[in-house]
Formats: sequence, structure tokens, C-alpha cells
Amino acid sequence: MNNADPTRTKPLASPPDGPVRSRGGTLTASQVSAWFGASKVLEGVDLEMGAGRVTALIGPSGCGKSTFLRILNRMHELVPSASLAGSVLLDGQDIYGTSLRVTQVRRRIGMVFQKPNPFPAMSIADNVAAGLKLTGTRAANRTELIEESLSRAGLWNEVKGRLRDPAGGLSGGQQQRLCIARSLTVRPDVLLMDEPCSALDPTSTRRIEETIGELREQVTIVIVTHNMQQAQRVSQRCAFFLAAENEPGRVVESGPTSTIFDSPRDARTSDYVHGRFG
Ligand SMILES: Nc1ncnc2c1ncn2[C@@H]1O[C@H](COP(=O)(O)OP(=O)(O)OP(=O)(O)O)[C@@H](O)[C@H]1O
Repeated sequence: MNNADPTRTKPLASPPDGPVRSRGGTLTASQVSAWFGASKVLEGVDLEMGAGRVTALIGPSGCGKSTFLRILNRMHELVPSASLAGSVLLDGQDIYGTSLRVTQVRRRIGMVFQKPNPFPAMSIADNVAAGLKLTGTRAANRTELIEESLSRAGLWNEVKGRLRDPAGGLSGGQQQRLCIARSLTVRPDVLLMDEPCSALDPTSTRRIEETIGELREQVTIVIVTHNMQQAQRVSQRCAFFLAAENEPGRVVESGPTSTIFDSPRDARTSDYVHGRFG
């Protein structure tokens, strides 16, 4: 591509032969509260999700984990009745401020959902490239980015001989890794994952967990999980959310995963992580 032409959109990706830069962004949530209409569902969440780490959001159903996750890449505002207070900074930059457009925020902070959602009739390669299209990103090195993204998602070896086949022919676990690859094409700083293994069998789950482990040096990961073993296996930090009856969800405690599981400060954390409720 001719980089000398200043009118051309500069691709986000590095040159094809360049390595993926080791990076990841730090997300800092301060006093985040959220509402759906008049109903307050989250209260005063303070949480730092550091670069190079996996942060697990745990807690019983309905305590606001997914809402919090969606606030982190401005998806919460897609619900017409939704509102929020507080701030979220990505490396010190306010993601709700005027210096970042919403498309830039969603490009730098990607999301992988509970149920794999590839375009089933579209080819495997086109599904990965759709990550560029969905975020309005132009890239000269499309082919290399497809291989790089599939490799980083741990899927390249399984699909390299059938990139033109429809994605609907992949197993559930492969489809989820394809969705991870799709998110990685724009080289995000942060990847948000909302129960990414809940629709998968144990073998596929372990494969995704390995992928998370491989990715964390390059991308900050925030994952919602109901699986306590998974939180222990994949995360370095944990935040325990809880909503008392008719109250919004709050973070009871957060810290290193080993502390949350082995010596939490709050008895409710201990009860939850040891399966005594929720
Ligand atoms: N679109 C919505 N409109 C109205 N209320 C909503 C909406 N989405 C979530 N809520 C409510 O907000 C609260 C928090 O929900 P949220 O999905 O964030 O919790 P969660 O901890 O992720 O739950 P789960 O673990 O079951 O996914 C719940 O009371 C839920 O009913």
C-alpha cells in the first residue's frame, strides 16, 4: 500500500511481517453506577483491570456483571432505557469523553459473547475479516491478518486447509475461537468476554482457556464467568459482585485471584467461591 498518500486511511495493523506488538490497555472504572429506566442495577463500582492480566468478574446471577462488562465498551448505551454514572478510563483516556469516538472505543475494546455468533453461511476467512468491516477498519494486509488472528485464537492449524468453507461447519468450540479471531483482527487493547465457554463442552472450554492464557500478554482480558474453577485457572485478579435483595449490585471485594479464593476479607466472598450460595 502507498503510505505516502495522506488521504488514505492508515490501517491499524502493523506490516504483515511485523510481530504483534506486546501491549494491552489498563481499564479503570471509578464509581460506576448503572440504571435501566428507574431501576438501579449497579452501585459505585471501582475496579482497575490492568494490562497483561486476566480479570474475572464473578458473582450470582443478576448482580450486574454483564451490565458492568457492557459499560466497559459502551454497549450499555445501546439499550434505550439504560443510563450510567461514573467514569471508565482506558490508559487514562475517558472512553465516554469527547476525545474518543464510540467506534474507536469498540475497536480498542472488543467483545466476545456467551454464544458463538459467527456468520454461518460466510466462509471462515470472511468471518475473520468481518472484524475489520464491523469496526470500519481498512487493512492492506488482509490475508496476513486473517492468518495472524486465527493463529492467535489457536485455530489456524485446524482451519488453514478450509478457509473458504462456511463457518457453520465448525464445532461450537471452533466457532467461539473464530469469534475470538474476529475480535483480534483489529488488534484491540482489551478483550471483554461474557461467559465465553458456557455453551461449550469441557474439552472446548479448556481449549478456550488455553487461548486466553496465550493472549493475555498481548491483550488485557476481562471475563465474566460462573465457573469458579475457570476463574481460578484463567485469571490473575477477581472481582466479586453481589446484589442484596432489591438493591443494586456492588463489588464486595476485588484483588488477586489467590486471595479471593484462599483468604478473602469478606465472609460472603468465601461463601460464594466455596459454593455455599449462588
Ligand atoms: N436490557 C435490560 N433491561 C432491563 N433490565 C435489565 C436489562 N439487562 C439486565 N437487566 C437487569 O439488570 C440486572 C443486572 O443484570 P446483568 O445481566 O448485568 O447481571 P449478571 O450478573 O450478568 O447476571 P447473569 O450472571 O445471570 O448473566 C438484573 O436485575 C437484570 O434483570
